[in-house]
Amino acid sequence: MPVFVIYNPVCGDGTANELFQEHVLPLIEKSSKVVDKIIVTESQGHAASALRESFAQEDPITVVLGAGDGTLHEIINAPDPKADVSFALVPCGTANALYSSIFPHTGEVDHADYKLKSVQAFVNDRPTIPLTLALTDLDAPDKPRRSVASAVVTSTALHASILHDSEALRSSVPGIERFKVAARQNITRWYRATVRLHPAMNAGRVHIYDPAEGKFVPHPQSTKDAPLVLEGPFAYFVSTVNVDRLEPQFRITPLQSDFKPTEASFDLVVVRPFRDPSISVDSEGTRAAFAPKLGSVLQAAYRNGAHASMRYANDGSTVDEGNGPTVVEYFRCGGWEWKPVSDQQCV
Ligand SMILES: Nc1ncnc2c1ncn2[C@@H]1O[C@H](COP(=O)(O)OP(=O)(O)OP(=O)(O)O)[C@@H](O)[C@H]1O
Repeated sequence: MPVFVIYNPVCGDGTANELFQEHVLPLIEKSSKVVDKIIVTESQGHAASALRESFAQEDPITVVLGAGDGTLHEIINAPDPKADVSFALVPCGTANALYSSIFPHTGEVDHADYKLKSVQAFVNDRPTIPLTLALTDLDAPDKPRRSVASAVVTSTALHASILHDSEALRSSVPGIERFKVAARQNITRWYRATVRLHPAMNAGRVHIYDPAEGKFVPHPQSTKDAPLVLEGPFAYFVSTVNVDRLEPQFRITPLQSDFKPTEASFDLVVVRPFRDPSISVDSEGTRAAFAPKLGSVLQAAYRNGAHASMRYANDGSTVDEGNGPTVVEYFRCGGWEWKPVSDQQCV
């Protein structure tokens, strides 16, 4: 099977070249595997365009990929649905969500030993793990309709704003700190939309995590015949496939690994401010009052995904126990539709 080595020399802390020369390539050379081509990416989109030539071949290929989730995303969206690609991942990006979900680690993640786990598995012919791909149709006014495949995350609301704004901070705020800066810039925004959730194929109904039971249960309003409708405003809306975390310690969808899905489905984490018993109107004041509560949800995700069980007390404060409404609605579903109110994505 042809083997391509691709790495992005500028992603993460910019050390991919050193890591490949000193560790990755020597490890492959010592094995029975033969590298057919080495591609050092020169610009955005280069990894996908370089591989597209090889997609013309019918053979399956292996890509040893030294990059982050962004370059992986570009390759997955290189247009050839027949392509049969296996990856050996080397986590060189900033967040490395997929790698750190497959190889969770609470200690130092900058060690070469830790970064070589997937390549070790490849050279030792260990079995591959199939990935679930989420397909999103984007249909915005005045823009051509398009489809995007994702192997990690699809989001709207705060998380999408963080990804958008953190790109501009890439050079000024290195590392995962830039996601925190972008979060602070956007945390008082709410988003108006109507959401429809569809069940996974075999589940029949949309499921929701019940912290009292400690498991997913069918959502009481979900039926086999109609989607489950959620009205906004929304503060947070993140769905993942394959991953239980978006950074090494940020376990935003912890049930992806605690209760592994048995079929292709999304884990969806939603925060709707009107579930807070102390909030009933959308105003500048209530958004400011809600921001620290959303902040505490994100902090709890760093505490091994503790946000999945957070609840409101009667006064609207957030607590780890009790029987008030859950702060987060944690769904497992087969698909979702996000329809912005009045064609405005953000309010
Ligand atoms: N030589 C290059 N110069 C500039 N940008 C590049 C180059 N090579 C690749 N890129 C682009 O860099 C972007 C970010 O890359 P990547 O996802 O690998 O790392 P990251 O964003 O640091 O990590 P993560 O996605 O894990 O947060 C991608 O859009 C990719 O196309």
